[in-house]
Amino acid sequence: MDQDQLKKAVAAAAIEEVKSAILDGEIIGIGTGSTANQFIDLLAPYRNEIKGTVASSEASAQRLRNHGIEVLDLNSTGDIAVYVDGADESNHRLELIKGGGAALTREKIVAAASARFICIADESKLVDQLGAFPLPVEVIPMARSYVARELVKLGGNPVYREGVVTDNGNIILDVYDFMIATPCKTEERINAITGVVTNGLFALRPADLLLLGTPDGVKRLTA
Ligand SMILES: O=C[C@H](O)[C@H](O)[C@H](O)COP(=O)(O)O
Repeated sequence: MDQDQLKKAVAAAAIEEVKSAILDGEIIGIGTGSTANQFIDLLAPYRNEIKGTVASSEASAQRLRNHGIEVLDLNSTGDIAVYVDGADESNHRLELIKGGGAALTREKIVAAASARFICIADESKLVDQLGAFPLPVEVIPMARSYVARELVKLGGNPVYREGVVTDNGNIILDVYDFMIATPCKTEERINAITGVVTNGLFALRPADLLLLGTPDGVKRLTA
């Protein structure tokens, strides 16, 4: 089974998880990336049943609209029943690194506003310790050099993601060589740097369920 098939399998499993919420008329939060795209495509047959979605990026919003699925403004929906999104890494406590597609800030907002967060990923994303994947940090453009120096003081090696502007008009620094032994503390510490919008650690609000695609089938992991 290749990675695409594993992603499709977890997306299908996520559809089963959210079906009752859809039929109950709940709002569904939608993530960003290649795994979330598979989920969006499998949602298409439910376009008439879905009351509405909130998207974590312009790209996902466009893909949803292309399928005829309504996309709502989070300011008009109140809290969301369930959020489905991919990840770049997950540990066994379902703390995540996200933001490989630069959508981390909106993803974190939608996750925070959601009662339940279902993460969907292929088995390559499960790790014992977070940090092999460079940690994305969204930064206000004028603070780029200052924030980079502060990240070096914390022991990281920040690299400017050339040519990338987030949906919020900001830039991304990817932090390499970062030992993330205590994800909650690291998330808070980086977010405390002036000029940082947020970082890609989802430890303060981890996933509630990880659907992991493996050649032996989809595994369900809870923290
Ligand atoms: O900013 C992007 C998101 O955090 C994605 O959810 C993450 O990068 C995983 O993407 P993919 O499913 O393409 O591996």
